[in-house]
Amino acid sequence: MLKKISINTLMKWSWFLLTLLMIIITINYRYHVEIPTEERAIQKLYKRELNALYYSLRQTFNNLYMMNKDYALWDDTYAFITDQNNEYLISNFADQTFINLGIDAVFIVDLNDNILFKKGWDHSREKPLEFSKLDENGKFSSANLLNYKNGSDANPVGLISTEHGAMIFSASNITDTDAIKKSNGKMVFLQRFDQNTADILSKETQLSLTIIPFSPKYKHTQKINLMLQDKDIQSSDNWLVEDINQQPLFVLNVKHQQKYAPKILTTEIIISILVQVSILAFMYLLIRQLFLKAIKNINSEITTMANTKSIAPIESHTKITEFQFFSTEFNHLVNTVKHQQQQLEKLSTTDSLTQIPNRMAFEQHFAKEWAHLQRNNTPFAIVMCDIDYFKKYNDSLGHLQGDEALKQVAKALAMSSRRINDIVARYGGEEFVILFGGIDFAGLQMKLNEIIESINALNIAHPDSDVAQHITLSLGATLMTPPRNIDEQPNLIRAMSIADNALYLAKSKGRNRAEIAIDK
Ligand SMILES: Nc1nc2c(ncn2[C@@H]2O[C@H](COP(=O)(O)OP(=O)(O)OP(=O)(O)O)[C@@H](O)[C@H]2O)c(=O)[nH]1
Repeated sequence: MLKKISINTLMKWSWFLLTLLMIIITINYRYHVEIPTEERAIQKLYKRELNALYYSLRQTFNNLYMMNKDYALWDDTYAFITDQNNEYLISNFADQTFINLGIDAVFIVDLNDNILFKKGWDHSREKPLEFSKLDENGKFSSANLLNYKNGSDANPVGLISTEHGAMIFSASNITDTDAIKKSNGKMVFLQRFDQNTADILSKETQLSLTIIPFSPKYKHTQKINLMLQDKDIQSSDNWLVEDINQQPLFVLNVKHQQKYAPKILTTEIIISILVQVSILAFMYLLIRQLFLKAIKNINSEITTMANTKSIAPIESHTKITEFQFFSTEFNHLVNTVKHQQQQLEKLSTTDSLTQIPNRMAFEQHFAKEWAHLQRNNTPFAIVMCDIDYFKKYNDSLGHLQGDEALKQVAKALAMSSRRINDIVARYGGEEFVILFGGIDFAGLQMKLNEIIESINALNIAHPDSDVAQHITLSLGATLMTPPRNIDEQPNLIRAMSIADNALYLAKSKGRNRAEIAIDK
């Protein structure tokens, strides 16, 4: 069972849960949809960059290979192996040749691996460079490279380790220009592969490439394999580069320019969440303003009605149609109840036979008038009226005729009080009571005479009266002035009792007359 809960609390919870839900959905969408898409795009870009590196590297190797092959497939070179003509060397391997070709060393080797010519060039110092490690007493030390694939025609190209660092190595079979004759030696070109080479490759590929010397800690680094990328490529990767004999040479650090680490909370996501939270907050405030305020106002009006025990139409306005409908229907109900209340009040304070106020209405009126009379210290009179020998009238003419007579007398008495604060009421049976406010003794006498005359003037035949042949009235009045002490309560019983005594006196003096008793 739910505890009691206010709409406001319910709305606050709804707002909180909606906000939470919206944040969860946004972050989930980012995590499961956006980030994987971005990651796929960046992987594609990385792969493209690595492919570019592969082609640039191939191009670098290929350039050396092409130059090397060009020199190896040449009649002059072929002839040099047999005649070792010095002129061939002077004209083809001067210092300038190394500078022009961008190579660092040349070896010419015969079929027995004897070095017929070797020359290295230090480009930075601009002087010859020794390659003693490759020369083992006149024989090419890495002979296995020259007999690559068991002396086939293959021209090995790759990287080797030298005392001057890693170098690209290309060894081509020497033969005639038309490549018809059998090879009689090998032409070897070497070209440094150092940070400068990496920098040139960097420019071509947009990658940042750094050569790191090999050390045992890189033993388990992946071997460079730029074409087969099925693993996730990191924004910075280390590749182990091996020489042509599959010995570790150096580590190539490849950094992709676009560093990308997808974040869950980007500025856009934060802005989007803030916008959504603001929209929800706005909706909450709007509903609160329209809906909750309307409920609160109606609730407060109904509570006031319950506390004051009086119903009234709902006055607060609302823009919500259902509440408007509720207010309209409620107000209809209030009007009906009020009308019924008025009817009831009228019924309870009106004498059903004569349609003039009854005794209760007289007592309520007197209580209200008392304050007014007391405030102004105004004298007032209470007059008791009694139809003479009415029992006999009923007995001789019947009850219905008696009712008719009562109605006529009531009407005539009602005419006697013309002031708004005066009241004529049926006190019970054939007795009536009148309150005259602001009246003096002479005025009262005049009023009483007028009443007697007006009843006589009705000339309602009374066959059994001892006073006259028509209906007559006996009147007993008292003239009073309210006490000055405003705290003193009205004493209607006392006033009535004095008036009643006066009435008794009037009757005893022969009826159809009035007597006034002054309250001392
Ligand atoms: N027709 C009719 N008669 C009523 C009504 N109320 C009271 N009466 C009658 O009024 C009569 C009053 O009688 P009494 O109290 O003896 O007074 P009375 O006959 O007028 O005698 P006095 O007052 O001494 O002159 C009774 O017979 C009541 O039945 C009424 O509403 N209709």
